[in-house]
Amino acid sequence: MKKALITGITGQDGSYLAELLLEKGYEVHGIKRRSSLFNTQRVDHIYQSPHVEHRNFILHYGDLSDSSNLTRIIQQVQPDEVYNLGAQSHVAVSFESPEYTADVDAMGTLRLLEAIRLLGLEKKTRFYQASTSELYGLVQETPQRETTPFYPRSPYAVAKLYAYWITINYREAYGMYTCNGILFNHESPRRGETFVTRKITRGLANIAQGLDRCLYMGNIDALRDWGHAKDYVYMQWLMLQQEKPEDFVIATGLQYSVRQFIQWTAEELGIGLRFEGEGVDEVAIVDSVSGEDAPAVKPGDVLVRIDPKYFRPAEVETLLGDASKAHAKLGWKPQIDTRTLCKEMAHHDLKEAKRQAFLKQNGFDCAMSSEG
Ligand SMILES: C[C@H]1O[C@H](OP(=O)(O)OP(=O)(O)OC[C@H]2O[C@@H](n3cnc4c(=O)[nH]c(N)nc43)[C@H](O)[C@@H]2O)[C@@H](O)[C@@H](O)C1=O
Repeated sequence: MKKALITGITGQDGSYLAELLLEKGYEVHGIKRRSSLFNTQRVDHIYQSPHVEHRNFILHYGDLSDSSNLTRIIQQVQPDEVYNLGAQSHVAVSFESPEYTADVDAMGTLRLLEAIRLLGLEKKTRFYQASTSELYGLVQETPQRETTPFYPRSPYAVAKLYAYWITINYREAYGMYTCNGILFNHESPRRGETFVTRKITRGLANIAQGLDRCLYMGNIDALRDWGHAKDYVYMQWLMLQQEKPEDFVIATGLQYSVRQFIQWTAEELGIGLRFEGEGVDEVAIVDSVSGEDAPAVKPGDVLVRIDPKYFRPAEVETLLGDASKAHAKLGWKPQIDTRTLCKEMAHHDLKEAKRQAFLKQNGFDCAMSSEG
């Protein structure tokens, strides 16, 4: 039975990857940060109590900022595969906590690689690094592929640039099987609430159900290549099953604006929207309402406004990936397109908003937030 260790197992990708590896018969170990609150909602359905015999899903307390703890966990688990998905992954937050971001995202990667090496596991343990399209930042070529020069635009991207190169360095210096998946944005109903797609689906579903009035957004002109996280974690696994370690771009090859994602989400809720005005004065106004999913919305309502507090000090305006290497060498192609992804997310969040609205009508108070 193969053993995998996943950092960031409580996150979107970690939870999908854990499901995939369990299906494939792995013993899955995950590292989760200690917190006074439970933060395991995304893996609760696969959780096994420590008292179950022959467990194949095991969580360890740990932190990418603590090398002694990482070394101890790796020594104990002796993993065949390590997936480094843990990170401070919010680009806007990285401008507010640049040092923490560097420590976890850059140094955390080094700590893991060094632990594998010092424990003498460099021939046994394969290593996947969650690299990112944010490395391309101020894009030097379109579409972006494995050979496109990087130009990071945030403390997050700069930290991930270090992680990208240290992963390659350990491959070249020590002959370790290490690789980078350069993943473009990937989303799902499990996406964190402060990333733009989820903020939109959750925000508009809440408005539709009368739990909120208006959604405040940043730069809605930004263009992204959005895929489904489920498709992308399969590729993470595939990258570690090859003869030779290599780096791959993972993307859909299509890009859309944040504004388009708002429009699609509204459509799913039966709301026709039109955008008016420019820059910080742009608003989205309700044109029509159909169906029964948006009882709290009427024509003329302003559903979306711009709040400059969500602008980033340096923005990544456009990202578009070319995953033809992954297609040619690994036969990988995304199965779920962006429009279908949006539909799944919108209906997931609508269901939750309906549940919250029901609770509210019946006297239970619920706090909603669309910060992010
Ligand atoms: C691949 C990459 O993918 C993600 O990074 P991201 O692209 O920054 O993701 P996001 O969903 O926060 O923003 C997407 C775009 O949307 C714009 N935008 C407008 N208005 C709001 C807004 O109100 N909130 C947010 N969050 N973004 C907004 C924002 O300015 C940006 O242009 C992370 O997983 C990262 O870890 C990663 O590696």
